[in-house]
Amino acid sequence: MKAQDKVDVIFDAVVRRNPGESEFHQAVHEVLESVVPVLDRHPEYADVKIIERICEPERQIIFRVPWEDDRGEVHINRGFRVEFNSALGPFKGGLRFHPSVYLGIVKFLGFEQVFKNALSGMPIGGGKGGSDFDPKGRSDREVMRFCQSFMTELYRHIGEYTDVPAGDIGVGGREIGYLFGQYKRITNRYESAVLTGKGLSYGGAQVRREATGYGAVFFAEEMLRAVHDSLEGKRVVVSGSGNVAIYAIEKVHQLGGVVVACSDSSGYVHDDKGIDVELLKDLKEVRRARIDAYVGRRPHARFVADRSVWEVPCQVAVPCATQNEIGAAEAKALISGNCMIVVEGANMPAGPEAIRAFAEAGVRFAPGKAANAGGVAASALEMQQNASRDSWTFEFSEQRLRDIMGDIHRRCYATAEEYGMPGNYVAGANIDGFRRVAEAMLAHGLI
Ligand SMILES: NC(=O)C1=CN([C@@H]2O[C@H](COP(=O)(O)OP(=O)(O)OC[C@H]3O[C@@H](n4cnc5c(N)ncnc54)[C@H](O)[C@@H]3O)[C@@H](O)[C@H]2O)C=CC1
Ligand SMILES: O=C(O)CCC(=O)C(=O)O
Repeated sequence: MKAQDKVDVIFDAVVRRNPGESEFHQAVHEVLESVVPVLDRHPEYADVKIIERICEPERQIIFRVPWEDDRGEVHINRGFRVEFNSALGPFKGGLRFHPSVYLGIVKFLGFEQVFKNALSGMPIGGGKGGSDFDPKGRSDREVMRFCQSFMTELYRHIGEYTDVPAGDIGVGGREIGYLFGQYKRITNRYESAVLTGKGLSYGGAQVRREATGYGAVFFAEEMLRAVHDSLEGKRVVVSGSGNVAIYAIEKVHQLGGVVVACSDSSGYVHDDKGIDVELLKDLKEVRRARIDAYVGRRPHARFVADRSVWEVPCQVAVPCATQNEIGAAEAKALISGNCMIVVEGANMPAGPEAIRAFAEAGVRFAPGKAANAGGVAASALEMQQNASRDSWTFEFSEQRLRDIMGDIHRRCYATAEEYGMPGNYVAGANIDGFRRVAEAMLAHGLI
């Protein structure tokens, strides 16, 4: 059977075995499409069913999370941890708290994480978890009670050498603190590297908070450098206004670009003088406000409710909100606004039609598993510092991050060339990440 036919059969089986999990199907399809030429060169992968094994999580945990709100009402949420692949190291990946979370989302994120972590060059496997709990509008005490209940089940599945969660949508420094406190209390172990994204006062690492956003912008810089250009003077749009978006905006400004718009799930703000990132931090990190509050303090800016931020023309687009936020219509708007590069700060924000449209229009596109790998790479650096009971300076940590992103870019670029698809970062990232995992799985035998 030809490699393409084999891959088609495997994909059909994935869809049949995982019904209704459209995001997972989408993520698998993108990777399988890219690895067909690898199978042609490495028939040994097919002989021991590496792809079929890669598409099946090693372990999936689903659990009940009961908690009580401030009025004494009891709520029941569902918790998940999908331990996808540990060929390269302990399972590693964030936790997402958002009402949309279900098994298919956790599996898509876990699957992406496997290849991302491989690309990072760090000794970490891939996993992901979360809950359909919505922290929006909840008091700190409610969030704490939820986190404590969540960890009361999760603790038995995680550990420095087993599975190391971190943050994602809805899980930031506050939540990681509560989760860590409960893990320590239940296990009676001060196991620093059981979670990453910790506060600096108890084992967190410099630059982890900034790393995903900074890393995506370092990747953008490398993409522009490859075509003898730079971020200097570029008009940039960033979607979202959470952890990844805020630090992407900060780094774009430091490197001479201007971010003119950003968003949240209620709409977007357009500020032609450049988004005031300190104001954004105050609104989002401290006050947890909606984004329309921005225009109260910057009256020349405008807030546009319930519309896509991608209608604002830009040369560089950095989607940092959520999956499938760029479909065919948004891609068309970006292309007609003369966008040059799209760099995924979020996980899978661009759908397949958008990726195809960018390729046809010559818009360079970097997939999240390469461009947003700075976050998890910095998490691995946090684990390294925890293991050696050390802490590095901000400057040293940022330089490590920059080197890692440069290295990921180089490998994606070179792999795409090696396989005859120059400039195709999707192929470069999928092939390089896949090969690393496949080689380790081959070495470990049939497990
Ligand atoms: N935090 C991290 O280190 C990493 C995060 N990511 C990805 O980056 C993206 C953003 O994550 P964080 O910034 O950590 O989360 P966050 O919770 O700090 O921020 C999420 C942002 O996205 C917006 N958003 C969420 N759902 C939305 C929707 N349906 N429509 C419009 N806006 C929406 C929120 O309003 C918020 O501004 C996610 O795709 C996440 O998986 C990827 C790598 C690492
Ligand atoms: O830092 C980590 O372990 C996970 C980051 C993450 O969830 C991601 O890369 O999507």
